[in-house]
This record gives sequence, structure tokens and C-alpha cells, in this order.
Amino acid sequence: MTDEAQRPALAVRGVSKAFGTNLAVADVTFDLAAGQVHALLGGNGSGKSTLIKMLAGVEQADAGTIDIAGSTLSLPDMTPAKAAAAGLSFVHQQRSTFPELTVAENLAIGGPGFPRGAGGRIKWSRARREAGEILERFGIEAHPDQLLGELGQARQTMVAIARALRTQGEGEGILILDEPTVSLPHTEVALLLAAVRRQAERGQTVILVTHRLEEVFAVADNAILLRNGRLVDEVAPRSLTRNDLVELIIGRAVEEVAPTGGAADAPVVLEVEGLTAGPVGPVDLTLHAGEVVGIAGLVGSGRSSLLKSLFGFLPAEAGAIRLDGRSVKLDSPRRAMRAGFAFVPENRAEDAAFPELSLTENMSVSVLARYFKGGRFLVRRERRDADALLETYLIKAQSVSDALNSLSGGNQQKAIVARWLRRDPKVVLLDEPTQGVDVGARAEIYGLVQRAVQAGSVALVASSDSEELAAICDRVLVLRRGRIVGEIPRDQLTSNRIERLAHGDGEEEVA
Ligand SMILES: Nc1ncnc2c1ncn2[C@@H]1O[C@H](COP(=O)(O)OP(=O)(O)OP(=O)(O)O)[C@@H](O)[C@H]1O
Repeated sequence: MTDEAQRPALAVRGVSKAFGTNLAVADVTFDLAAGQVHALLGGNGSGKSTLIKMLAGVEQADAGTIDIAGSTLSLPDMTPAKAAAAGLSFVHQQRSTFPELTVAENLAIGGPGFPRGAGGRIKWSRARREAGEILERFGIEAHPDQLLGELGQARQTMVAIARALRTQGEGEGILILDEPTVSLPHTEVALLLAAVRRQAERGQTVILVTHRLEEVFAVADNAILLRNGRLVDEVAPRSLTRNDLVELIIGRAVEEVAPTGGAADAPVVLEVEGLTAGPVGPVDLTLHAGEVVGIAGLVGSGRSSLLKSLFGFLPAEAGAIRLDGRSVKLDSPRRAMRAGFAFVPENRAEDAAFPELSLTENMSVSVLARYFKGGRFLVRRERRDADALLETYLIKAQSVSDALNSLSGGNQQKAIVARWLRRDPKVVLLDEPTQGVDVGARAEIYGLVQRAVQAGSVALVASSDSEELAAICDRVLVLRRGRIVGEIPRDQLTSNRIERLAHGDGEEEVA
């Protein structure tokens, strides 16, 4: 082999970053072999995003260099422009693509731009031809004139990847995918991973940040493991069992959580009849004490709308809701909360978090009345409870006074789940509850949901992760176009079955 062939595609040397006294990334050094998929793994708060942001030049490193394509770059001096020039291409979870524009327009935006002629007029025929060439190069089945939003989720992400890589020669540079499959249904995940694998086989070096271990086993040649900001190991995942990998990531084994079995002969807690709200309905539901019921369905099937209408965010146009046999009117979140409903929304940043406020404040907004006594606010008690929640929910923070937005994404999610479960709700509504949450805390959250329902409550869990639903639910209801098209009981519950029903393959099985 020549020196060129042996040289790593990326060498990371001595990278460090502290936030105050918190060493988020501590002297991390590794090499990435070219043409491979490297998973960047670690528990919540282990430093993955901070490391990626330093490579992208959006977070200033304290120390460290990278070697790429024969040049050495200082990370404290990195900027987004330098990162792009060095061949580092990023595709984030929230793709910056535009569903209402065409594929060709999406491929032109943000890069070299549209080809222009005299007077700055856009040359559409050339833009289309170039888009067609890019689609072909990346093996994406789409037409340049198609609206991006008409494509499936996986192909939309592939367009974002093609856009990020379009100015690189075949196999040049590094493609960095930051949790690209969050909220993608299973079949779409498989399509996207196959495309990533194809790119690697053609020589592309890829860094994949993910919490989903099945993806690591499916596509990664190598895994870089971070714990508390330090590099703890580099392994070939295929040489490990799932449990070995979990232990390496979070430093301990994780117990599988199984449903405790809310029985159909237990008393009925929640009854919904003919609920119609926005894109949902009419929907009937009957939940028995102790049940965890999953809501599956493709993007746009109405999963989130159903939960939102049960929490009074989305006004119901028709229908009746009974809680413990008594009729309840849920026309506002305040009323829903009073009635004993709790809701962890999918979109934490917009709907749930107070990013600038402390962790304590974010966790106690749901129970503020507990801390008012005789005109005084019990600050010490609030703090003591917050400290306890940190332990119960394995939230990694320096202190409960930290602003929520200084926590890693997964830890913010745990804080919002803690906020709601601490109210001992009667009906727990969870929308994508383990989004961005690591394998350890995920099992912990499942366990807490189980525990929350054991005293006679019920939980409705909407998730795009059919494996998650199959693992934790007593039964799963599948939504299509706002209606329940099937119910899968525990003894027949597999992710495959959920996916098939969600896509409308096979029989409809309305219970
Ligand atoms: N802007 C910030 N201010 C203060 N501390 C921060 C900031 N960003 C990150 N941190 C801290 O740095 C550490 C690493 O966080 P980072 O977001 O890199 O973790 P992560 O591995 O990406 O986690 P997750 O899997 O939850 O996304 C955490 O302790 C976090 O609280």
C-alpha cells in the first residue's frame, strides 16, 4: 500500500473543550480510516455534539488539531468556512431542506447556487440537468422537478446528503451525519442506511452519531466511544454482542424492560368515544388501569394530533372523554392537567422547554403549588426534590441551577419527562419520549413509565420507533389517516407487524 492509501482520512489530535469547570471533551485523539462508516457513540452528555460542533467550527475548541487531506488545522481557530473548505460536510437531525421546493432547488440552495446566465437569470435547464446528475451519482430515485416533500423521509435525507457532498469528488472529504434517523420510520431507516453503506463502499468516509444500536450493527465498520468527554475505546461493533456494546457506551449493563401487563379485566380508566380533532378521528379508545398502549403510524398519520387533542392543545370538534367513568372536558391544557393528564410533547424545544431557565425551574413548573406555603416559596425543598430527580432520572448536569440549554439534548429530554411523571398523573401522554436518549436512560424512562402506571394510571406512547413500542407496550394501536386501523395485542407484538400495518400492507384488523 502507498502512504496515501494508509493515511487516515481524518486524524483528531488532543481535542479539549471545557464549559466553566465542566470538561465536556477531554484530550480526545483518534484516527479514522478512509472509506469506512465510523459510529460516534456515547451516553447523553458524553461530548459527541460538542466534538462535532468543534469540527464544524461552530463551537470554539480550547485545544486540538485535525489532519485532513494533507493539511493540519487548529481547532481553536476553526470556522464553518474552513471546515467546509477542508471537506467536512454535515447533515444534522433537522435537515435544512425545504419540502415545498423542488429537488433541483434544494440541491442548488446553500452551495454554489443556481447556474446563472447574463443579467443574473437562473438557467433552469442547466440547474435541472445538474440536479439530475447529482441524483444519479448518489443513486437517489427522484426527479429534479418533484417537490422534495413528495419524497419519503429517507430520500429527503439522501437529497440533504447529496447536497452536502455535491462539491466533493468521489470519496473525498468526511460526511458527518448527526442522528439522521431520528423520527424516521423503520423502513425509511433501512433505505437511508443502505444508501450510507453504498457511499462508504464507493470510498466515502462517514461519521455517524446515533443512539440506535441496531444502526451501528447494520452499517458501522468502527465505533469511537466517548464517556464523560473521554475516548474510552475504539472497536469493531460486529465483533461485539449488543450487551457488550451497551456496557461500553454507558459503563454498565442495562436490564431489558418488559411490560408488566395491564390486564384487559382491570377497571377502565380512560374512555374516548368518537373523538374528532383536526386530522384525527373519529377515534375510540378504552384503556384499563396499568396499561401502556402504543400509538404507531407513519409521519402524518395523526399520532401527535391525537395526543395533543387529549391534552387540550388541539380542540376537539366532536366526541366524549371519560376518566374513571366521569365525563371530562379537555378544551385547554390547564383543564387537562387538572383532570390528571400529563403530556411530554415531541417538539421539546418549541412546546415544552424553558431553555434559559434552570433545570430546577423546568422540572418544578408542573408542581409549583407544592412549594407555596403560607405565602412563602419553599426554595430549599424545591432544590432538594430537584436533586433527587437528577438521580432518579440519571440526568447528567453539574448542578440543578444549570440552565436547561446547557444540558446535552438527551438530558433535556429526561428533565421534561421527569417534570411530568413527578405529578403522578392518571393519564400519561408521551410523544417520542426517548428521542435522543441513550440506551441506559431509555431503559430507565421505560421503567419509570411502567412504574407510573402500576398504581392504576394509564400511558399512551406515540413513537416512530416500532422496536420501542414492541418492547414496552401491552398493545399497540396503529393509526392511518387519523383513524385507528388496527390493534396488535401483546402476544403478537413485533416491530415488523407494526410497520406492515402502518404502511397498510396486509389485512386491516380493527379491534
Ligand atoms: N453551551 C453549553 N454550555 C454549558 N455546557 C454545555 C454546553 N453545551 C454542552 N455542554 C455540556 O457539555 C457536556 C457534553 O454535552 P454534549 O451535548 O456534547 O453531549 P452529547 O454526547 O452530544 O449528548 P446527547 O447524546 O444527549 O446529545 C455536557 O455535560 C453538557 O452539559
